[in-house]
Amino acid sequence: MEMEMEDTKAAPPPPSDLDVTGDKRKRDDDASSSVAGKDAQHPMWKTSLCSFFRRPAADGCSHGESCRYAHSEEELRPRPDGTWDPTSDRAKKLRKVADEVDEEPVTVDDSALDKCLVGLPRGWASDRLKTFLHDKGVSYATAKKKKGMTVGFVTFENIEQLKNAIEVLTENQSGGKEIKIADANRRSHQKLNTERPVSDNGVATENGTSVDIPPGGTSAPEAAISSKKSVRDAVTPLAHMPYNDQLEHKKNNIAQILKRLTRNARKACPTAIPLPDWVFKSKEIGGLPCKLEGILESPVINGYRNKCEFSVGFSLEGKKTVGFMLGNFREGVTAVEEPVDCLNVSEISCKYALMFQDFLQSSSLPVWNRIDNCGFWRQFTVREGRCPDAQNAETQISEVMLIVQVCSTGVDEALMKDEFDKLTVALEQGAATCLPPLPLTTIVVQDHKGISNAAPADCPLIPLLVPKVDQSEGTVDKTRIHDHISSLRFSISPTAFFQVNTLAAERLYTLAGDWANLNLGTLLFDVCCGTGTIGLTLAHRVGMVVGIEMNESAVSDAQRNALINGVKNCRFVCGKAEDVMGSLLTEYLGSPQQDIPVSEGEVSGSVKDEEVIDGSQRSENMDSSKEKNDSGENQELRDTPPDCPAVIDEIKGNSSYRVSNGLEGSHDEYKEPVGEDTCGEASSINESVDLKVSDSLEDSKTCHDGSSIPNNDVTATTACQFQDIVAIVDPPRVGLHPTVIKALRTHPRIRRLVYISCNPDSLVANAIELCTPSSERQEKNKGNRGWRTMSSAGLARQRTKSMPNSEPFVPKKAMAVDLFPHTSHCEMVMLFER
Ligand SMILES: C[S@@+](CC[C@H](N)C(=O)[O-])C[C@H]1O[C@@H](n2cnc3c(N)ncnc32)[C@H](O)[C@@H]1O
Repeated sequence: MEMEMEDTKAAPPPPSDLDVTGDKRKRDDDASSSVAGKDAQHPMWKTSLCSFFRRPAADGCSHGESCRYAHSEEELRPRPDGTWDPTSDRAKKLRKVADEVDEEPVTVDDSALDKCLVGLPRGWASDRLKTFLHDKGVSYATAKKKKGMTVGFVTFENIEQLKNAIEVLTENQSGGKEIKIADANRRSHQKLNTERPVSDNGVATENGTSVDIPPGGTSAPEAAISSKKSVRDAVTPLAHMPYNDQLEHKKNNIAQILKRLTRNARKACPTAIPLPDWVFKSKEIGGLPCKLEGILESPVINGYRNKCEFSVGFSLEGKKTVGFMLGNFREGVTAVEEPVDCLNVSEISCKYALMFQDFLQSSSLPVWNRIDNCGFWRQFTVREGRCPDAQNAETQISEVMLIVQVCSTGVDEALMKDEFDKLTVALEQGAATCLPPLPLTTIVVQDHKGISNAAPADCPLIPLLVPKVDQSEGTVDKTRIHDHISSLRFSISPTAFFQVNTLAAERLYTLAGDWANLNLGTLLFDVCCGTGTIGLTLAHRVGMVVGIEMNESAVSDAQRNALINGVKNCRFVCGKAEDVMGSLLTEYLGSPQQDIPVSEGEVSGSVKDEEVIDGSQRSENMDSSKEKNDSGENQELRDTPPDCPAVIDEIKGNSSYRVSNGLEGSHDEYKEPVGEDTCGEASSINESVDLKVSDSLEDSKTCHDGSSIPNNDVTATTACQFQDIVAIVDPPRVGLHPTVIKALRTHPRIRRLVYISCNPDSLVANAIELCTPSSERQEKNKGNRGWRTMSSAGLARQRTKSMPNSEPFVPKKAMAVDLFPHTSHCEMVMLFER
């Protein structure tokens, strides 16, 4: 799919600016007439026919000899690129000759009949594509299309069919959009398989046994790109550079992206309001919004990933393979290759991937077919935990969790169980027979029936190998492993986020804590807290931490982690930040308008232990506010404080958002991006809200995966005693929801905000909203009209117009932190103050 196939009708060359008619042309004429005498050698001199040339003689060109346009075919000169004015007889003649040459009978090799159609509506599946082709009178051999992609694969039976398709499709469009036709390469093994009969579910049958069909079925082509890229290039595209050059490259990229913040804030600043100082001063630092202090290198460069999500599929040679895809599925690449030479993957992960791959060769269940969305074995994830004080990321791996993703649809239960038993034995034996033996703590199956590999967090989990009871944690343990950051032990459940480079993450969190300028009078909001890593590692430096996280298992982990590390001044709230942020700010700090002052003599240090530690000390007031409504939602947080603009906006249904293109809420580099043009992460009031504040009156609560959450909840009872309110936000790639941004920006007591980002684009979009001065009178939010065609920065600018009048933040400093050596990804930290 690399090159688009040329339209057989030669397209006229793009008109030069001399070709346009009307006023512009007149201005050019005037200008040219004045220079013509002096500079008859202008490169475009007489390369276009004068429009007066075709008109009646009476309307002749008034420029006469000095006109820079040709007045006859003879006078016409070729353009600098060798082409002729497309309206000239010469150009028309050349096109005719070219068309005739095209008519010559040509011999085509079969693979030339495999094509990719680019620009199809994403919502179409194969059936819709076939109907479309049928309606247009396009004949073909096979047509395949997967929902969510703009590319479809069509194989034609002969050159006539192909020619007809080119003619019809490049003129007829799908939904008004142009369809391009590109070449696609058929995989070598697919040519051999074309005669196999195919059963309804896409599984070929050979002598009565079921056989996997490589993705794409019998003849779907593989995009040409896949055969040219190695897995090393696909996974670690910077591996060819020395590490110092990689760092320089990433820092420069981030600097370029940061400059967008300045440009956009300048554009978005209301005309009646003076530009902020930082925008003026940006000229002194090359357009940057603040100083980019540099890039922190990763303490470990190779084998640093503690989590690898291996795809399961077919290699280019047609072998069942566990590894990485060679490119983006949406571009039509489905080939999976072994993780050979991928410097970021640990040796242990490679060994487990190979073990699973060996097992698949004799499994009676098929591997997942990405084109037809059928099959059983889908994905294999290796998560590693390291011992405390690990200095060498690779050698100190002490725990391993293996997550096998399958799709159980239509599979016999007994057969499935039998396969799981065999798999457990294979992995356990494989680990034990390695030299030295590999750690193996737990194996869990994730049964995911959806199309994308990114399974929802509440996907059913089936434990195959359960770790031994860990008495120190006081619970019957489920599938979990442990890692260590800043001398704290972190319990990690299968679906909880944990930074993939633990040692570099430690540096990241330390930097964020330093920039947050914490003290014991600080109330720290840890927004998107995951397993509580940031809040817990900084808890000893603040009065109290309130963590917010939407993944229920991660919240359960965070509470467990507080308990096992003896940290008592943290509260973790389970809910989407956009649903709970406004209410939590009001709960702890009063409503934005109230701006409760801290009276003299009030505690400026840490909150008294008994007030925070013991959940049972929760005030009457708090308890009653936690009453649930009929739908089981927490009334306290569902009720809209009338004076909280962020929440009011959401109730109006304005919460749909897209901060950045093609992103989903995940930090993991290998995941396929999903839903490029959707407001995917939007959570509107119509969606069910997964909102639970753990009940401090109970000793524990049970999570969807069966594990219990120890209760370590602390409350807002005395929160207003805190003088210093800081937010550290660490959102997924898509960035923070606009409702969260609005809540943080409009609450005057938040003076400092540290933004940790794995995606500088979404950081810039969020920062535009945080830092652009608001106007005296807000425009009504137009509900992101036209968002599909807008850049993330453009959308953010649009939103600043409806930002309630509030003090903007000022970008103070930024630092890149390399968590992902050899890849183009990079984390960064940015400090905002006001
Ligand atoms: C980049 S991770 C950071 C986690 C944690 N700070 C850490 O470093 O381990 C982002 C986290 O945000 C959570 N998340 C994603 N969208 C969210 C939302 N709308 N509200 C709250 N949490 C969200 C994810 O589940 C994930 O745990």
